[in-house]
Amino acid sequence: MSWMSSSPRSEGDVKEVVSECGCSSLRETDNVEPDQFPSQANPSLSTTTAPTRAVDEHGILRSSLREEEPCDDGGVGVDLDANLSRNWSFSVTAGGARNRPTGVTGDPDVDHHHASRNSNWSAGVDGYSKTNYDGDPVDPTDVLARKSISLEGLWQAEAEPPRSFSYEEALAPRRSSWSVEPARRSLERVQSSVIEGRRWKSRSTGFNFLPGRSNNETGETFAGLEISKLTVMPPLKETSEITLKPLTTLPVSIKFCNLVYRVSTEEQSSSSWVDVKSWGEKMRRSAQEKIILHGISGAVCPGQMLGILGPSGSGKTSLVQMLAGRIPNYEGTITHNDVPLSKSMKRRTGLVTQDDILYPHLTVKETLLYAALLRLPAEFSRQEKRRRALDVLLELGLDKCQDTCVGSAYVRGASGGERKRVSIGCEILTDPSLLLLDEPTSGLDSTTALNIVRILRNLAHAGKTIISTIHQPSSVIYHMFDKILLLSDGHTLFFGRGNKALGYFEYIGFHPTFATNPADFLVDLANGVTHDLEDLNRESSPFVLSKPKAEEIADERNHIKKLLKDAYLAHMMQETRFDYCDLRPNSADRLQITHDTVERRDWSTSWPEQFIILSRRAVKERIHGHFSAPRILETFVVAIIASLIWWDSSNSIEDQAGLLFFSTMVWAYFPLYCAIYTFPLERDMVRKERASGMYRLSAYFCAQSMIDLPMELILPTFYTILVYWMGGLRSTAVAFLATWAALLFNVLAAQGMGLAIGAVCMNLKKASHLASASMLVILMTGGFFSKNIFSALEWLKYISFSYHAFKLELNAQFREEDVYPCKTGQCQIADVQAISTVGLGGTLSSALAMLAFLVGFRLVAYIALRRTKV
Ligand SMILES: Nc1ncnc2c1ncn2[C@@H]1O[C@H](COP(=O)(O)OP(=O)(O)OP(=O)(O)O)[C@@H](O)[C@H]1O
Repeated sequence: MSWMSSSPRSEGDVKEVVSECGCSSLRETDNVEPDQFPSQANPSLSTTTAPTRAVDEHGILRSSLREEEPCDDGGVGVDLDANLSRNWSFSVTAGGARNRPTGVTGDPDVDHHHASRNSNWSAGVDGYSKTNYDGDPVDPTDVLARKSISLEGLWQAEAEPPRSFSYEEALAPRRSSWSVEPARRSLERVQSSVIEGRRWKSRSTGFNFLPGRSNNETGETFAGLEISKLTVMPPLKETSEITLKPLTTLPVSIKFCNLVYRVSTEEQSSSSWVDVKSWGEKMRRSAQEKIILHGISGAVCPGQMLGILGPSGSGKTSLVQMLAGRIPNYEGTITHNDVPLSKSMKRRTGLVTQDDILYPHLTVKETLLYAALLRLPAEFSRQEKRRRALDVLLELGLDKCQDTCVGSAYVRGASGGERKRVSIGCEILTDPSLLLLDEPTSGLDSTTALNIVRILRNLAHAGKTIISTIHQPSSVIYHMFDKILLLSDGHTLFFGRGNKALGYFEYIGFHPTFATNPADFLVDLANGVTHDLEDLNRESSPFVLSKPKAEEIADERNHIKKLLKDAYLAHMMQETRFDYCDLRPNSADRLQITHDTVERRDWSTSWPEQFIILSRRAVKERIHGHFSAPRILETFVVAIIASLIWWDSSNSIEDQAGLLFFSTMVWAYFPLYCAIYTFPLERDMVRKERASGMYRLSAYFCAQSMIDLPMELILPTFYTILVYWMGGLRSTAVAFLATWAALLFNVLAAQGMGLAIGAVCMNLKKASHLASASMLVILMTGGFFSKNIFSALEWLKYISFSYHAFKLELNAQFREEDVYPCKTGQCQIADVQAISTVGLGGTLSSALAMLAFLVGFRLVAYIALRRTKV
């Protein structure tokens, strides 16, 4: 048998529909008659015709249609379509028991052990690929010696100089990538091999990890024969060709079983540690819980694309968030490669959310660039990261708007479609093993939508696992998905291959009476609406008097939905559960350890790098807020009015003290109110980025705090210069500098307090209430207004940063022994009421207190951020 050939599978039964992932051997126990479900009610929409192959003008073999499940029938074939060849990917697909190489016969499981003892990777390849790409026989020893397989043909076909493509070259860091897809029958065992392989890869020793590596713990060995698909990516070319080069990928199979998601209908969206709920309230709320997802099961394998369809509110977003590990409280199991979601796997998961979470003031290009700098692995040089960002930019057609601000609902910038593409770009930059997208094509025109799904399809071909919710896909897009999950009110109505869906619904009695987009038909069904031209005509006819009432329509729709749910339970549910809910705890434990110890890659970039990149990004993003026209105007107006009111107050000690206290208050109020927004507004962004392991929280926090410092100090400096001289304060450089320094300390302390309040509350409304209350306390205890504070509350002034700032400013202006002319002759300045409350002297202790405030508030903010798990 030629390794290029493959026979399409006979069209399936229910079990095929639900178990095509290669995660079980259900088909062998299959009792359902084949052809029970026709592939499509409407043949014109079918894609199940046999694939035809042709050699194009470049001599490249192309499949006109993707082979239907090449790994499923044990056949060996090339799954190479135009996009793949454009991306220079090459895949050898093998697997199953039927086409075992000569010398390895009998029970497949016995074969594995046999092969593991006696063969290696090249023998495995030899067994499957007896001819190379040009159809010439491959000498097994040649394969073994050169560690190359049949890639020369491809390179020649692409008009590159003939050359041998070695595995070492494929594995060379930064230049190329590879992926291995485990065979159907031993997913978990081969997964171990793949993980081992990563260790070997770092030593650039090639693919030795694949065959015959023994597991030290169990003594079990893994056979090269178990590999069902090998994808080798050539080195990145230096041309400007717009192609996304997939990076190193760990193939990820995701299984989800009986997922149930309950929410309390009164649950608040914000979570912070100041939310204290009484037990009684909690109990009341639990009585009002709502079930969003009712036992959803399924699985998706590497190389596959699952489309989640359903009407609005059917639970698509909830499911995607859950699969991405963003919803912690659910019932059921989700496993990635048969182990629960680990930290390292989370980093390999990309999530494109429905709402674009981006920094509005960064340009499109900057957004992608910073994401590339933070997310791409350390093996990439800065230049390569930049290039990758530009590749993505071009691939997504964002070059025209690359210098436009991303924008938001409040900031004018890129269009909604462009923003969505930027969100997708940020995720596909790193080539995640598992990519989840929530309505990536919503708001896009059909061509752009198709383009995006094509990109996703290419990523799937390169070994990624793609799961996407999708709204109103065209029939072309619909057929680009390998599997479809149809949801209705949180229930599954269908799970399986898209081209089997119409057949399935026809089998249970629902079929379109006219040619229609299958996606529309499915979503209508999920809404309880059946397609019947006669009904449609009757409903819209003005001559029909007895139209059904709204309640009758609703009842009918609910009835249809119930029928569909029951049909799913009767025909599909059992198989799905059997297939995807098989969690083997022992192996899972073992692999969990492997994931967390061997495979963990902590951070793509070092802490200092993260700090620098985040600082730069923060400057670009926040400079607009700090130096916005209203803020500058506000400062200018306050400074001018204050200068005029306290114009040349050198004759009045009380006035001078008043001016100083007023300045302290102004520069506590402004920074405090600006800072309370920092963390609540960025919470979603930070949560998203941290979930994908972009940076440490400490690096983010330090960058935010450090960047704010100089920016927060410019406007107060401007204010001090204006007010100090116009107000007639002490005209020496030392006094000016000391007053200025005290005011800056005050600003930084107030800013720290604002950050802490924002981080503790994580809710703008609560934060602004708390900030107002705090400001009032600071005002009262600042020492200017009341001389005799109630003794039990006297300590309050010591924890008021304004008290210390005011004291420092007074000390900059006056000395304890200073006197001024009064009615009785010479009076002590320290006895003036506005000064005596605070007193002169104690400069050092006040300076230290300010320093403690400055650091302490930031520490509180950091701890609060950690506690709220942003
Ligand atoms: N935290 C929550 N509290 C209350 N109801 C919720 C919560 N989360 C989701 N829901 C409800 O669950 C249902 C499913 O929501 P979900 O966002 O998953 O739907 P969807 O299919 O993605 O909808 P759309 O296509 O409109 O985005 C909706 O009715 C929604 O109101």
